[in-house]
Amino acid sequence: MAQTSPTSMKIGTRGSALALWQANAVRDALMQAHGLPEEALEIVVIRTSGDRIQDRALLEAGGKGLFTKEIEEALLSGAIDLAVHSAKDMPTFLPDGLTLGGYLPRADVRDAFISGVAQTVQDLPRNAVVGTASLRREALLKRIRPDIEVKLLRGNVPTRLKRVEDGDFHATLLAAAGLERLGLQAHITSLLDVRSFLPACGQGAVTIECREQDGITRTALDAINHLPTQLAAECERTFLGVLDGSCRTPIGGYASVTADRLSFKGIILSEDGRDFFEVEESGAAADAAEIGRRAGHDIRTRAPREFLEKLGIA
Ligand SMILES: NCc1[nH]cc(CCC(=O)O)c1CC(=O)O
Repeated sequence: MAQTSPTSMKIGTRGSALALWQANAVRDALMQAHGLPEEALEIVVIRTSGDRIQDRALLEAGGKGLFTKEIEEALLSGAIDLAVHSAKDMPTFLPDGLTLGGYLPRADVRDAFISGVAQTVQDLPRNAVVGTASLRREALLKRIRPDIEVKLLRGNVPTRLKRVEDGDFHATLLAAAGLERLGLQAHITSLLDVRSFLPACGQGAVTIECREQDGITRTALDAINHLPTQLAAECERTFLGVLDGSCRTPIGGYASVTADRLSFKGIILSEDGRDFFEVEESGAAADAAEIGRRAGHDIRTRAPREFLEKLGIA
Protein backbone atom coordinates (compact mmCIF):
# COMPACT_ATOMS: atom_id res chain seq x y z
CA MET A 1 0.00 0.00 0.00
CA ALA A 2 1.22 3.51 -0.76
CA GLN A 3 2.58 5.44 2.16
CA THR A 4 0.14 8.22 3.03
CA SER A 5 1.69 9.91 6.03
CA PRO A 6 5.31 10.88 6.53
CA THR A 7 7.62 9.26 9.06
CA SER A 8 10.25 11.99 8.84
CA MET A 9 10.73 15.29 7.04
CA LYS A 10 13.55 17.77 6.62
CA ILE A 11 12.53 21.42 7.01
CA GLY A 12 14.74 24.01 5.29
CA THR A 13 14.94 27.57 6.55
CA ARG A 14 17.16 30.61 6.72
CA GLY A 15 19.04 31.06 9.97
CA SER A 16 17.68 34.39 11.24
CA ALA A 17 15.77 34.40 14.52
CA LEU A 18 12.57 35.22 12.63
CA ALA A 19 13.09 32.42 10.10
CA LEU A 20 13.83 29.92 12.88
CA TRP A 21 10.69 30.96 14.76
CA GLN A 22 8.68 30.32 11.60
CA ALA A 23 10.32 26.94 10.95
CA ASN A 24 9.63 25.88 14.54
CA ALA A 25 6.00 26.94 14.22
CA VAL A 26 5.64 24.72 11.14
CA ARG A 27 7.40 21.86 12.90
CA ASP A 28 5.05 22.17 15.90
CA ALA A 29 2.00 22.20 13.63
CA LEU A 30 3.17 19.10 11.75
CA MET A 31 4.04 17.24 14.98
CA GLN A 32 0.57 17.98 16.34
CA ALA A 33 -1.33 17.15 13.18
CA HIS A 34 0.49 13.90 12.46
CA GLY A 35 1.44 12.72 15.95
CA LEU A 36 5.12 12.81 15.07
CA PRO A 37 7.97 13.01 17.59
CA GLU A 38 10.28 16.02 17.45
CA GLU A 39 13.17 13.92 16.05
CA ALA A 40 11.08 13.15 12.97
CA LEU A 41 11.21 16.77 11.88
CA GLU A 42 14.73 18.04 11.35
CA ILE A 43 15.33 21.75 10.84
CA VAL A 44 18.07 22.40 8.29
CA VAL A 45 19.51 25.93 8.27
CA ILE A 46 20.52 27.17 4.82
CA ARG A 47 22.55 30.29 4.20
CA THR A 48 21.30 32.27 1.20
CA SER A 49 22.97 34.92 -0.97
CA GLY A 50 20.59 37.43 0.61
CA ASP A 51 22.04 36.64 4.03
CA ARG A 52 25.58 37.21 2.79
CA ILE A 53 25.00 40.50 0.98
CA GLN A 54 24.59 43.16 3.66
CA ASP A 55 26.15 46.25 2.13
CA ARG A 56 23.88 47.00 -0.79
CA ALA A 57 20.23 47.76 -1.19
CA LEU A 58 18.35 44.56 -1.78
CA LEU A 59 16.95 45.83 -5.02
CA GLU A 60 20.42 46.60 -6.42
CA ALA A 61 21.60 43.13 -5.48
CA GLY A 62 18.88 41.44 -7.51
CA GLY A 63 15.58 41.22 -5.73
CA LYS A 64 13.60 38.80 -3.66
CA GLY A 65 14.92 35.58 -5.12
CA LEU A 66 18.18 36.13 -3.26
CA PHE A 67 16.64 34.90 -0.03
CA THR A 68 15.13 31.78 -1.56
CA LYS A 69 17.52 30.55 -4.28
CA GLU A 70 19.72 28.20 -2.22
CA ILE A 71 16.71 26.91 -0.29
CA GLU A 72 14.86 26.11 -3.50
CA GLU A 73 17.92 24.30 -4.84
CA ALA A 74 17.91 22.15 -1.69
CA LEU A 75 14.22 21.36 -2.26
CA LEU A 76 14.79 20.41 -5.88
CA SER A 77 17.79 18.20 -5.05
CA GLY A 78 15.84 16.42 -2.30
CA ALA A 79 18.19 17.63 0.47
CA ILE A 80 15.08 18.99 2.23
CA ASP A 81 11.37 18.15 1.89
CA LEU A 82 9.84 21.48 2.73
CA ALA A 83 10.94 25.07 3.11
CA VAL A 84 9.43 27.67 5.40
CA HIS A 85 9.28 31.30 4.27
CA SER A 86 7.65 34.61 5.07
CA ALA A 87 5.08 34.78 2.27
CA LYS A 88 6.03 38.36 1.50
CA ASP A 89 9.62 37.37 0.75
CA MET A 90 8.57 34.83 -1.87
CA PRO A 91 9.18 35.70 -5.49
CA THR A 92 5.96 36.02 -7.46
CA PHE A 93 6.92 33.14 -9.72
CA LEU A 94 8.35 29.89 -8.34
CA PRO A 95 10.84 27.64 -10.15
CA ASP A 96 9.34 24.77 -12.15
CA GLY A 97 8.57 21.79 -9.95
CA LEU A 98 7.97 23.75 -6.74
CA THR A 99 4.71 24.89 -5.19
CA LEU A 100 3.39 26.56 -2.06
CA GLY A 101 1.85 23.63 -0.20
CA GLY A 102 0.37 25.42 2.78
CA TYR A 103 0.08 28.48 5.00
CA LEU A 104 -0.01 28.96 8.77
CA PRO A 105 -2.77 31.22 10.14
CA ARG A 106 -1.82 34.81 9.36
CA ALA A 107 -0.62 37.13 12.12
CA ASP A 108 -1.11 40.91 12.27
CA VAL A 109 -0.63 42.20 8.70
CA ARG A 110 0.09 45.81 9.66
CA ASP A 111 3.28 47.79 9.59
CA ALA A 112 4.45 49.12 12.93
CA PHE A 113 5.86 52.60 13.47
CA ILE A 114 8.92 52.65 15.71
CA SER A 115 10.33 55.91 16.96
CA GLY A 116 11.95 57.51 19.95
CA VAL A 117 10.73 61.00 19.00
CA ALA A 118 7.16 60.73 17.74
CA GLN A 119 4.00 58.74 18.36
CA THR A 120 2.92 58.53 14.71
CA VAL A 121 4.21 59.33 11.21
CA GLN A 122 2.25 62.60 11.31
CA ASP A 123 3.98 63.64 14.56
CA LEU A 124 7.50 63.35 13.14
CA PRO A 125 9.48 66.61 12.98
CA ARG A 126 9.87 68.32 9.61
CA ASN A 127 12.44 66.65 7.33
CA ALA A 128 12.68 63.70 9.70
CA VAL A 129 14.93 60.83 8.63
CA VAL A 130 13.22 57.43 8.40
CA GLY A 131 15.20 54.26 7.85
CA THR A 132 13.88 51.51 5.58
CA ALA A 133 14.95 49.40 2.62
CA SER A 134 11.41 48.97 1.37
CA LEU A 135 10.32 50.92 -1.71
CA ARG A 136 6.70 50.41 -0.67
CA ARG A 137 7.22 51.89 2.79
CA GLU A 138 9.25 54.75 1.35
CA ALA A 139 6.58 55.69 -1.21
CA LEU A 140 3.69 55.33 1.27
CA LEU A 141 5.55 57.52 3.77
CA LYS A 142 6.32 60.20 1.20
CA ARG A 143 2.72 60.13 0.05
CA ILE A 144 1.59 61.35 3.47
CA ARG A 145 4.76 63.25 4.45
CA PRO A 146 6.63 64.47 1.35
CA ASP A 147 9.19 66.26 3.55
CA ILE A 148 10.46 63.02 5.08
CA GLU A 149 13.90 61.87 4.06
CA VAL A 150 14.27 58.11 3.65
CA LYS A 151 17.66 56.52 4.22
CA LEU A 152 18.62 52.90 3.66
CA LEU A 153 18.25 50.71 6.76
CA ARG A 154 18.90 47.02 6.27
CA GLY A 155 19.72 44.08 8.51
CA ASN A 156 17.68 41.84 10.74
CA VAL A 157 14.90 43.17 12.94
CA PRO A 158 16.94 43.62 16.19
CA THR A 159 19.69 45.44 14.24
CA ARG A 160 17.16 47.88 12.79
CA LEU A 161 15.62 48.55 16.21
CA LYS A 162 19.07 49.25 17.63
CA ARG A 163 19.89 51.78 14.89
CA VAL A 164 16.72 53.72 15.75
CA GLU A 165 17.46 53.50 19.48
CA ASP A 166 20.98 54.79 18.80
CA GLY A 167 19.45 57.86 17.16
CA ASP A 168 20.69 57.12 13.61
CA PHE A 169 17.09 57.58 12.41
CA HIS A 170 14.02 59.35 13.77
CA ALA A 171 11.94 56.29 13.01
CA THR A 172 11.57 53.06 11.10
CA LEU A 173 8.72 50.85 9.96
CA LEU A 174 8.68 47.10 10.51
CA ALA A 175 6.09 44.38 10.10
CA ALA A 176 4.16 43.95 13.36
CA ALA A 177 4.13 40.19 12.73
CA GLY A 178 7.90 39.90 12.80
CA LEU A 179 8.20 41.97 15.99
CA GLU A 180 5.56 39.85 17.70
CA ARG A 181 7.20 36.59 16.65
CA LEU A 182 10.49 37.77 18.11
CA GLY A 183 8.84 38.94 21.34
CA LEU A 184 9.78 42.52 20.47
CA GLN A 185 6.27 44.00 20.36
CA ALA A 186 7.16 46.32 23.25
CA HIS A 187 9.21 48.32 20.72
CA ILE A 188 6.11 49.19 18.69
CA THR A 189 5.27 52.87 19.09
CA SER A 190 2.04 52.67 17.10
CA LEU A 191 0.42 50.61 14.35
CA LEU A 192 -0.33 51.97 10.90
CA ASP A 193 -3.83 51.74 9.54
CA VAL A 194 -4.05 48.81 7.15
CA ARG A 195 -6.24 50.60 4.60
CA SER A 196 -4.22 53.78 4.26
CA PHE A 197 -0.82 52.13 4.65
CA LEU A 198 -1.25 48.89 2.76
CA PRO A 199 1.14 46.09 3.74
CA ALA A 200 3.32 44.09 1.37
CA CYS A 201 1.53 41.30 -0.43
CA GLY A 202 1.76 38.26 1.86
CA GLN A 203 2.87 40.21 4.92
CA GLY A 204 2.25 38.41 8.20
CA ALA A 205 1.78 35.01 6.57
CA VAL A 206 4.13 32.03 6.82
CA THR A 207 4.12 29.75 3.79
CA ILE A 208 5.56 26.32 3.12
CA GLU A 209 7.16 25.46 -0.19
CA CYS A 210 7.57 21.88 -1.40
CA ARG A 211 8.06 19.79 -4.53
CA GLU A 212 4.96 19.72 -6.71
CA GLN A 213 5.23 15.95 -7.18
CA ASP A 214 5.87 15.08 -3.53
CA GLY A 215 2.43 13.70 -2.67
CA ILE A 216 3.36 12.61 0.84
CA THR A 217 4.58 16.06 1.88
CA ARG A 218 1.68 17.77 0.14
CA THR A 219 -0.84 15.61 2.01
CA ALA A 220 1.00 16.30 5.27
CA LEU A 221 0.80 20.05 4.56
CA ASP A 222 -2.89 19.93 3.61
CA ALA A 223 -3.60 18.92 7.21
CA ILE A 224 -2.10 22.12 8.63
CA ASN A 225 -3.04 24.58 5.87
CA HIS A 226 -5.10 27.60 6.94
CA LEU A 227 -7.42 28.15 4.00
CA PRO A 228 -8.41 31.81 4.60
CA THR A 229 -4.72 32.74 4.78
CA GLN A 230 -3.99 30.78 1.61
CA LEU A 231 -6.80 32.49 -0.28
CA ALA A 232 -5.76 35.95 0.88
CA ALA A 233 -2.13 35.32 -0.04
CA GLU A 234 -3.07 33.90 -3.46
CA CYS A 235 -5.16 36.98 -4.21
CA GLU A 236 -2.34 39.33 -3.16
CA ARG A 237 0.35 37.35 -4.99
CA THR A 238 -1.68 37.25 -8.20
CA PHE A 239 -2.22 41.02 -8.00
CA LEU A 240 1.52 41.48 -7.58
CA GLY A 241 2.25 39.11 -10.45
CA VAL A 242 0.03 41.05 -12.87
CA LEU A 243 1.81 44.29 -12.04
CA ASP A 244 5.36 43.23 -11.39
CA GLY A 245 7.48 40.15 -10.86
CA SER A 246 10.20 41.79 -8.79
CA CYS A 247 10.32 43.71 -5.54
CA ARG A 248 11.49 46.89 -7.28
CA THR A 249 8.10 48.54 -7.44
CA PRO A 250 6.22 50.25 -4.62
CA ILE A 251 3.14 48.01 -4.39
CA GLY A 252 0.91 47.17 -1.43
CA GLY A 253 -2.08 44.88 -1.18
CA TYR A 254 -4.28 43.30 1.42
CA ALA A 255 -7.07 40.74 1.09
CA SER A 256 -9.35 40.07 4.02
CA VAL A 257 -11.36 36.87 4.08
CA THR A 258 -14.51 36.43 6.13
CA ALA A 259 -16.63 33.34 5.74
CA ASP A 260 -16.73 32.80 1.98
CA ARG A 261 -16.14 36.41 0.89
CA LEU A 262 -12.89 38.12 0.02
CA SER A 263 -12.24 41.87 -0.13
CA PHE A 264 -9.04 43.17 -1.65
CA LYS A 265 -7.46 46.60 -1.70
CA GLY A 266 -4.27 47.34 -3.60
CA ILE A 267 -2.04 50.28 -4.45
CA ILE A 268 0.85 51.07 -6.74
CA LEU A 269 2.85 54.26 -6.28
CA SER A 270 5.59 56.24 -7.95
CA GLU A 271 8.79 56.04 -5.92
CA ASP A 272 8.27 59.53 -4.52
CA GLY A 273 4.70 58.68 -3.50
CA ARG A 274 3.29 61.60 -5.50
CA ASP A 275 1.38 59.54 -8.03
CA PHE A 276 -0.57 56.44 -7.10
CA PHE A 277 -3.42 54.22 -8.21
CA GLU A 278 -5.62 52.33 -5.80
CA VAL A 279 -8.06 49.53 -6.48
CA GLU A 280 -10.74 47.66 -4.54
CA GLU A 281 -12.28 44.38 -5.62
CA SER A 282 -14.33 41.77 -3.82
CA GLY A 283 -16.02 38.49 -4.55
CA ALA A 284 -16.31 34.86 -3.56
CA ALA A 285 -13.26 33.75 -1.54
CA ALA A 286 -12.91 30.74 -3.83
CA ASP A 287 -12.12 33.18 -6.68
CA ALA A 288 -9.20 34.67 -4.74
CA ALA A 289 -6.67 34.53 -7.56
CA GLU A 290 -9.19 35.86 -10.09
CA ILE A 291 -9.98 38.83 -7.82
CA GLY A 292 -6.28 39.64 -7.55
CA ARG A 293 -5.88 39.36 -11.32
CA ARG A 294 -8.86 41.63 -11.93
CA ALA A 295 -7.48 44.22 -9.50
CA GLY A 296 -4.07 44.15 -11.18
CA HIS A 297 -5.55 44.51 -14.67
CA ASP A 298 -7.84 47.31 -13.48
CA ILE A 299 -4.81 49.32 -12.39
CA ARG A 300 -2.97 48.49 -15.62
CA THR A 301 -5.94 49.80 -17.60
CA ARG A 302 -6.29 53.02 -15.62
CA ALA A 303 -2.65 53.97 -15.07
CA PRO A 304 -1.11 56.06 -17.85
CA ARG A 305 1.57 54.31 -19.85
CA GLU A 306 4.05 56.94 -18.75
CA PHE A 307 3.49 56.06 -15.07
CA LEU A 308 4.06 52.34 -15.71
CA GLU A 309 7.08 53.07 -17.90
CA LYS A 310 8.71 55.08 -15.16
CA LEU A 311 8.36 52.08 -12.85
CA GLY A 312 9.73 49.78 -15.55
CA ILE A 313 6.57 47.68 -15.79
CA ALA A 314 4.84 49.04 -18.91
N1 LIG B 1 11.62 41.56 4.44
C1 LIG B 1 11.97 41.02 5.72
C2 LIG B 1 10.81 40.45 6.42
N2 LIG B 1 10.16 39.36 5.95
C3 LIG B 1 9.10 39.10 6.78
C4 LIG B 1 9.11 40.04 7.79
C5 LIG B 1 8.14 40.13 8.89
C6 LIG B 1 7.19 38.98 9.05
C7 LIG B 1 6.09 38.91 8.04
O1 LIG B 1 5.69 39.91 7.42
O2 LIG B 1 5.57 37.80 7.87
C8 LIG B 1 10.20 40.89 7.58
C9 LIG B 1 10.64 42.03 8.42
C10 LIG B 1 9.86 43.29 8.17
O3 LIG B 1 9.46 43.59 7.05
O4 LIG B 1 9.65 44.02 9.14
